[in-house]
Amino acid sequence: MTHLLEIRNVSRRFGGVQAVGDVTAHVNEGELVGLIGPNGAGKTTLFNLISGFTPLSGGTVAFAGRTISGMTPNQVARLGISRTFQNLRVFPNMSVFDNVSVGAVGALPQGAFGALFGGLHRRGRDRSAEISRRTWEALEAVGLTHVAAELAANLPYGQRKYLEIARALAMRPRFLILDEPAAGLNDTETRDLAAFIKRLHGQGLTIMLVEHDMTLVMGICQRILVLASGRKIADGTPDAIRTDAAVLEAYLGVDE
Ligand SMILES: Nc1ncnc2c1ncn2[C@@H]1O[C@H](COP(=O)(O)OP(=O)(O)OP(=O)(O)O)[C@@H](O)[C@H]1O
Repeated sequence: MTHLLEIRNVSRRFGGVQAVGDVTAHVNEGELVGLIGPNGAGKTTLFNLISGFTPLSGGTVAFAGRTISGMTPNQVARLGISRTFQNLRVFPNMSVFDNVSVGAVGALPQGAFGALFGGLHRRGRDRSAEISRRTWEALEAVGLTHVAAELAANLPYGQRKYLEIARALAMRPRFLILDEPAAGLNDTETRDLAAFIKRLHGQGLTIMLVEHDMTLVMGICQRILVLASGRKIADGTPDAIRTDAAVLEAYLGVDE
């Protein structure tokens, strides 16, 4: 069986630091997979390697049977991999709607220039309508239609996190990567977010997330990959990971 995402012997070195070393892993279509590990374990670097933001030092990444290592982030995104970032990348002086439409624009074949200046032509109008449709659809999915016209800067932090997810959803991805979606959220917001991610997954989206909130990870993920010092040390169900000796050792003394 071909896995939706296939990571083979992937490595990334930054000077003397082996951020990711010889990691082999996969994600099946329709799975909800967690990626955990102590601080500096290489989780964000692995996400960057998958999504094209960081070039590999070794190994290959394939998506839907196609090698994607070496592609730019835009090329990877157009194939259906969409992501959010650990540090929010929201444009504060743009409206919520415009922030989200950036995702829709990025996913459509023609560049942003055509979207902005192609309005005089039918193709440009069709494209603008499609961008608008996808943007509203994503805002609806995260429950932010009522603040579409607000400046992103005016949203509370929790809503800005959903805004970033909406931008990723506006690309209509096949595979969604979430980097620490619960960071900075309180307990109630984290519970709501967990329910939201479960709902997205229930609608058929394949999801991989990095998260330090173990209740969230253990509560919603079907399978968990564990990194420590750039190496994969475990891959299993939440129950198996909870009692895995190597995982317990990696976390020993780490204040989570
Ligand atoms: N651009 C970079 N330049 C140099 N070193 C880097 C770079 N990116 C990551 N590293 C190093 O690679 C290692 C892995 O970092 P990474 O951010 O991937 O870990 P992480 O598991 O996501 O950590 P955290 O949970 O703290 O976010 C760390 O030692 C980090 O300092």
